[in-house]
Amino acid sequence: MKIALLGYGKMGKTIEQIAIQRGHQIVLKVDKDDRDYDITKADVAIDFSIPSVAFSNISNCINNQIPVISGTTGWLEDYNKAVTLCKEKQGAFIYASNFSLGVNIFFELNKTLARMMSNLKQYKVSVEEIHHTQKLDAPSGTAITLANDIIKEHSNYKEWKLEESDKDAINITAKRIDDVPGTHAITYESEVDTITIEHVAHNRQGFALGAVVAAEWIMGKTGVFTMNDVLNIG
Ligand SMILES: NC(=O)c1ccc[n+]([C@@H]2O[C@H](COP(=O)([O-])OP(=O)(O)OC[C@H]3O[C@@H](n4cnc5c(N)ncnc54)[C@H](O)[C@@H]3O)[C@@H](O)[C@H]2O)c1
Ligand SMILES: O=C(O)C1=N[C@H](C(=O)O)CCC1
Repeated sequence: MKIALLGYGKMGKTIEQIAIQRGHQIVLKVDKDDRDYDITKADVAIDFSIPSVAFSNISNCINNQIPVISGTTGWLEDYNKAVTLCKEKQGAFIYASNFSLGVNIFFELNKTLARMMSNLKQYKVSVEEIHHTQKLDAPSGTAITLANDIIKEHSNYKEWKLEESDKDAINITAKRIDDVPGTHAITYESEVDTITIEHVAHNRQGFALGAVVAAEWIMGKTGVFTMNDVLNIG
């Protein structure tokens, strides 16, 4: 495949390595100062940029009939607009807050655990995420997915809050430490015990491999998809 990288930072560079190992070609690398590029040179685009430009990068791909995979977090207020545009133009689009296989398994564990805990009112749930200090958004996209999935499955919670102690909400704590690639933990706490499930990324390879696999999978398809479609889980 001929791949366009929209965002050539930490993730763009890791994706480049993995894409080449899997026999693909990088035909375009777009970063902050690049303006007049021709996206139609690519078969597929992979966007790992910054929150303020993700929607315009994605729209440009859809408007030019280029399938697009986006892992950029912190732009979800425009997600429904991207879905509508994709349907109108019969494009192909996947957004995932986390492309790693391990986290997508963790998402399923989180939903199952939330269903099991739903009637056990003595436990209070919380979410913690830890990332490197360069991260622009908080809470992480992955923490938002985890909290929203708990809300869908658990009868006690209707909303999440960042860095607040609210007994009726899922409290999310976001920590920023050195070079941490991404750690997420869900904790249920009662007076007598604590249950924690945790995912720890050791590096960015898992995120990057998932994004390349999603790009391979989307070729020849039209529609709006998720990583559950790609991995056939959930
Ligand atoms: N979904 C996942 O699995 C996953 C995994 C890791 C990171 N992320 C997300 O991906 C994004 C990128 O992460 P990163 O660690 O590579 O960040 P990074 O800061 O290393 O890279 C972002 C790059 O985007 C560039 N950029 C700025 N304006 C741009 C524009 N107009 N067009 C294209 N590029 C532009 C920046 O110059 C930078 O090089 C973040 O939102 C992060 O949260 C998601
Ligand atoms: O490094 C980042 O930034 C990450 N962002 C994603 C998120 O916000 O959940 C995924 C993990 C790494």
